[in-house]
Amino acid sequence: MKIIPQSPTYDQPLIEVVNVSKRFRLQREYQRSFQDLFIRLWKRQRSEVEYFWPLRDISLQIYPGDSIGILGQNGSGKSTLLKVITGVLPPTSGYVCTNGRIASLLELGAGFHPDLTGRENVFLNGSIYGMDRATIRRKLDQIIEFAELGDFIDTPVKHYSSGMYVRLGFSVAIHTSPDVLIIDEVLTVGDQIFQQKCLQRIYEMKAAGVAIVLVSHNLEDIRRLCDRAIWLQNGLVRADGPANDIVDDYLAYTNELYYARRRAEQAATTTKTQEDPTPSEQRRWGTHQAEIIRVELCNEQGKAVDQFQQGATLCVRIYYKCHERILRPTFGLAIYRQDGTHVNGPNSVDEGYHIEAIEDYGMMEYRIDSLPLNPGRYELTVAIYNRNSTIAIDHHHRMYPFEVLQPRGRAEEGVVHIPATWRHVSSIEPALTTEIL
Ligand SMILES: Nc1ncnc2c1ncn2[C@@H]1O[C@H](COP(=O)(O)OP(=O)(O)OP(=O)(O)O)[C@@H](O)[C@H]1O
Repeated sequence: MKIIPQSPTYDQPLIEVVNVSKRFRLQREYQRSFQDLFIRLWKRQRSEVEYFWPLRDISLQIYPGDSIGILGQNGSGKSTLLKVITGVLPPTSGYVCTNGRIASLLELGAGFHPDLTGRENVFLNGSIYGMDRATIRRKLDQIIEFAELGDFIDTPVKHYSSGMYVRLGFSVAIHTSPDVLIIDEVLTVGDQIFQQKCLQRIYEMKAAGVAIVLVSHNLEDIRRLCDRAIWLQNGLVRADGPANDIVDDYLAYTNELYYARRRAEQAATTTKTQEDPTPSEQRRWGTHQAEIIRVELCNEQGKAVDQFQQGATLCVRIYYKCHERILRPTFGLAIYRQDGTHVNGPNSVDEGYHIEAIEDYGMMEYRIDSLPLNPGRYELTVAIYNRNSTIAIDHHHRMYPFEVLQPRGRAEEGVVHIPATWRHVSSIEPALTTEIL
């Protein structure tokens, strides 16, 4: 790696990655038994070596004030790229020029000595970052205060919890007055309150012109913190552009993969059900006096789809076949977010829709005129129960996936978007209010 020791200027990149490739050696041991080993030695066979390229011909430039998110699936090469940028790993070919001070939040506290106290490690770690003793001494109180270690600062770090360790590592890194902050999923570190504090500090540093390079699976963090995003796939740059656009494209791609897998699973379940009359035990249960034979999620035009825009119509059609006449049934459904959050669970009877009886074939429709769900993946449960909802006749648990799409340019957190309006009043009479803070 080439390091050019100059102070950064705005027309000069802080980091320049030029045609970088990285090769790892994969060593496979095929001998499984003493006999195999003996045969290999006798035949003078060497264990087979394979090479593998987690990064291929990557070039990028990072300028002062840039904020770049790096995203991609597991194993796509994100962490390897950060390690090459920070000099933890040498590139196999190509080179990296760095120009300015880099604070790496990759392996926080990795340079700590376990027998030294937190305070002593601040000096040790600070000097690894290139700070002189006088500067460290000047910043010591701020570092200790940010890490919130209290009296533990004079305890050897081997007695720290992993959270305390990381807090101190984070605090030292951000107090090094860096030009570039390199972050690998660090926002998942520590407790919720500390995470918020770290995020706030990262925002402040960004606002002060510190360049940010963030690897994260949390795409909302990338949207919020980064102006530009780079999508890595199999060690190659698949896309590079405005963060919102790249996150949208990446989400569309991963959703397509997800639905393809779900469709394959469902096809396998259907085949299994045909071969084996026992229904899928975990996802479906009930007396089966009536059976749900088809479920459609339809759009405004009545077309069965599995993607819906927020605010659009979603109409669920539950087709059933009765093996006997069923008096006063209850139709129910429930929406779950993919992480298991239960969003709602209405049923026909509670909502005052009474059916005297069902028999033969029929269809029940549940219509949402304006879908309030925030973008994400969801799963739908549908069911037929008896009158009091105490006996399941046919319950299909979270069997129907669908996706709510992100309206361009809006990224709200939480499960639902509640339509509402904002109103600002620029000046009010002091007499109309009472200060409570
Ligand atoms: N030291 C190593 N030796 C061999 N292979 C490695 C080594 N380090 C990483 N790899 C492999 O290189 C590939 C890229 O790994 P990397 O950690 O960069 O991916 P990533 O995109 O950060 O993944 P994740 O999202 O899971 O963190 C993976 O297949 C990984 O198994």
